[in-house]
Amino acid sequence: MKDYDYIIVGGGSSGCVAAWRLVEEFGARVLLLEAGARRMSPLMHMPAGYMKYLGRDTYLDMHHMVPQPQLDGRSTIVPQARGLGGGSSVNAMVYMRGQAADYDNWADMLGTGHDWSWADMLEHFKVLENNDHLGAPAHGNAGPLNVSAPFHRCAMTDAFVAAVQNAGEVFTPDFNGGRQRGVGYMQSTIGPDRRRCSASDAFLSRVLDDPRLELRTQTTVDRVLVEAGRAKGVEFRRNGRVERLYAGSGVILASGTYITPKLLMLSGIGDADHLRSLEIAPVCDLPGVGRNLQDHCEVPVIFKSNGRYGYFGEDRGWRMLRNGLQYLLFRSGPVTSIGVEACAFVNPDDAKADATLKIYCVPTVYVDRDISGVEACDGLTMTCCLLRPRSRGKVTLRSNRPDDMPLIDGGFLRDPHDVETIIKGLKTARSFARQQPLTGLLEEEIVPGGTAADDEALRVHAKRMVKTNYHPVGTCRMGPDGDPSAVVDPKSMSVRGLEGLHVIDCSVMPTIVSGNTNAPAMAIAHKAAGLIHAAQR
Ligand SMILES: Cc1cc2nc3c(=O)[nH]c(=O)nc-3n(C[C@H](O)[C@H](O)[C@H](O)COP(=O)(O)OP(=O)(O)OC[C@H]3O[C@@H](n4cnc5c(N)ncnc54)[C@H](O)[C@@H]3O)c2cc1C
Repeated sequence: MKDYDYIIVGGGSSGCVAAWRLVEEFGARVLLLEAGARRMSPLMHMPAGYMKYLGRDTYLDMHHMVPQPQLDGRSTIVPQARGLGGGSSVNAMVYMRGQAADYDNWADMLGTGHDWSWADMLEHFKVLENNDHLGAPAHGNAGPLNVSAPFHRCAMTDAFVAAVQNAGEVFTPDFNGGRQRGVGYMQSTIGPDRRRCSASDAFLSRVLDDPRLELRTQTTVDRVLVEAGRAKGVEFRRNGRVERLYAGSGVILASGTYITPKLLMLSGIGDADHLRSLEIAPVCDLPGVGRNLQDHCEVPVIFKSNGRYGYFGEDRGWRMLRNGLQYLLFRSGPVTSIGVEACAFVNPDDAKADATLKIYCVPTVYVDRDISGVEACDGLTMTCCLLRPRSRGKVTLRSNRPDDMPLIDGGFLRDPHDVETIIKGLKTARSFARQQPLTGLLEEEIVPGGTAADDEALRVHAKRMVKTNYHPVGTCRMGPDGDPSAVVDPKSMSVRGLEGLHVIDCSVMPTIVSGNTNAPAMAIAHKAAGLIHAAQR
């Protein structure tokens, strides 16, 4: 048997960062187990390439939510990455940290003083980052993670940015300095070589040849092995064989917001009644496991344009060949774009306050897979995304069989306040479309369409079209001592009530941040690796 200090379950955004830090900085011996493949198609390394796979299950597990009564029974798809690098290898590469207040609220909630505050987390963001155009005090320029300004912008994006300013919002040159209000261009995790910079590219690649790291891909962990209140190792499947491996210092779960609670529950850690109902013997009664699911959900307003200003059709026929060739020869053109280059952070209730909504500018027609009847054409989709939804969902087990996907109740728009905020967002997006220069490019609103004039029609539209922005968090949330629904101790990242078992992925967020979740996942993992190492000494 080999000697490992830690077994990390999941080689995604958080798992890659933790493996790198534990091995390189702390000299730990780490086994990293990843369910997906080590390599992905060359297309996935090109910034625009991920779009080809967004609707397929090649690198994504397509979870279907349980039918949502508040959405008239809709069962929307909530994908999760499968493959080395996890979400960072399949995502849209937007680099967005969130608002300072998100993290300061965590510090207040957790009662940890400075720890988990914006000032504290900023140091972790910075040390990971290699920003190509911004520096101190908010950015780092010497870290492994390449972060860049857009290399290519289409005419529709620039028109959106100008129109939103004409509507009264300020231009914001950097959304990552703690305040997001205003309109501007988004940064993304793309390198100077115009290739995706995943957590695997940035971090794991640095220790792949280190003998202290062992990586096993296409290896699916089924449960954590707990003996006398301590996690000793994991049981996993590889090539159809069930095996067990053990680690001296602990097991670290980084398998994402949907699968980390699933693994805990399959291991007997969770709500004891739920576990018993599925004939799983409870090891640790932790009712918070799988609760507190939060996600950024979004609803579109779509306009047809009067010309070719965006990306519709750029991925087909001779245009695709031209764009591909331009990318391969010159590393320029539409393939260097992630397809969504700008956004506006707005607050329809208050012209000055921090944003409550993010409105993305997607310069084409973009709806979820389960929506039919929307004409694909040259156009603009403005998706209104709730930054701090009040609705909560949950993850539970479907059965005690590891092969079964968990039951995901996303709860989108369950809280009436979320519906009302989205309606205000839709009206705000429409007001942007009435501003020059955007209005000069747009022909007609095709979704929901001019007939959806009043709040009730927008409410119906929101329920029909709401989809994930791919940012699930919170199902193993950190919480202070004495909080009965807390799952993870914010001082050591230990699962409460057990020794040697840690969680470090997006599931630990107590509340969702106002930014996209890849950058926070990596910063959390960097901090978590330090806390876990410190707790060992
Ligand atoms: C389509 C899509 C687009 C997105 N776009 C953006 C964006 O533009 N910007 C942004 O900031 N965020 C984006 N996100 C979200 C972001 O990528 C995730 O929040 C982040 O990657 C989550 O990190 P994580 O470590 O918590 O989980 P993940 O990165 O999902 O890692 C979990 C890993 O665990 C592995 N795993 C799961 N089960 C097991 C098991 N049983 N055994 C072993 N391994 C297992 C998975 O294969 C995966 O590699 C997007 C996500 C998706 C899916």
